[in-house]
Amino acid sequence: MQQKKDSIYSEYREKVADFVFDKNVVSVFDDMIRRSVPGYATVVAMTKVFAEQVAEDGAVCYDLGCSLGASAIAMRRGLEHKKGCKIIAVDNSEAMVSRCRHIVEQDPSNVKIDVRREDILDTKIENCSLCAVNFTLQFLSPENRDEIIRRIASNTRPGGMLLLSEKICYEDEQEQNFQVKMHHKFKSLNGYSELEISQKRRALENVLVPDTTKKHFSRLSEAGYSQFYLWFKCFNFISIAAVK
Ligand SMILES: C[S@@+](CC[C@H](N)C(=O)[O-])C[C@H]1O[C@@H](n2cnc3c(N)ncnc32)[C@H](O)[C@@H]1O
Ligand SMILES: O=C(O)C(=O)C[C@]1(C(=O)O)C=C[C@@H](O)C=C1
Repeated sequence: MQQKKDSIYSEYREKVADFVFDKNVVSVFDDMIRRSVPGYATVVAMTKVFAEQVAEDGAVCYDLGCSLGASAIAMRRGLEHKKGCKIIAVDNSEAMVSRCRHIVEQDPSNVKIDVRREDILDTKIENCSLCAVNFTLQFLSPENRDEIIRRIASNTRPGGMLLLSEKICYEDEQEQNFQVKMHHKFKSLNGYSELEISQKRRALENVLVPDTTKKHFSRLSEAGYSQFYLWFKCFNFISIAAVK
């Protein structure tokens, strides 16, 4: 994916507005997420492995909060040797969806990806074998998180899987400070200035509200997942595989 370098927060701003997935963010999104989320490329690439493992012929899979379709495309790679599978990829940002459709069209495959502009709170989940929710639940208001996870779980086939990747926070203040410091160091070594890091942090403050790993586990358990495993972790970012 050929994209512009992210310099959105490089100039000093008197007032930093709340972060939104608008045209400007979409135009640099691939570069932004790779330089901001430690392990992003690994988490996305492994979607193929999980898809190959859990999906059978005719499987219906979901990528909720698909952005530019990176997870859906990795998922597609794991479904290519099965028959009649399809992926439903959902995002509520018009700018994301229109670029995502273009990217998906450029990716030849026999696995259909249906890209929908929709709020994931309105997405009908049916007969789900694999659902990826990568770095998206964190943007939903806390009261909607239980509901969406419950809905995914109750419409997932026995043995089906949810891949949930998130930025997290820690109950222990010392650990919270340590992990955030390491995350900021990671961003700084990826070329972001102190100004960029602090302005983006302010922009995300009221928009991205992380949960603890414990909270994610209790939500998954209450939703009806029988197994949930922390399969990836780097600083304050995790990915969980939850099996129904
Ligand atoms: C950090 S990005 C996700 C990255 C993507 N999953 C990937 O692996 O590249 C979060 C995405 O969630 C979308 N989003 C946030 N809230 C949403 C909602 N309620 N319904 C649908 N999409 C939503 C945003 O538009 C954005 O594209
Ligand atoms: O830059 C940060 O600090 C982040 O939290 C990264 C993060 C995310 O986790 O979704 C935030 C917004 C953009 O979508 C890309 C990445």
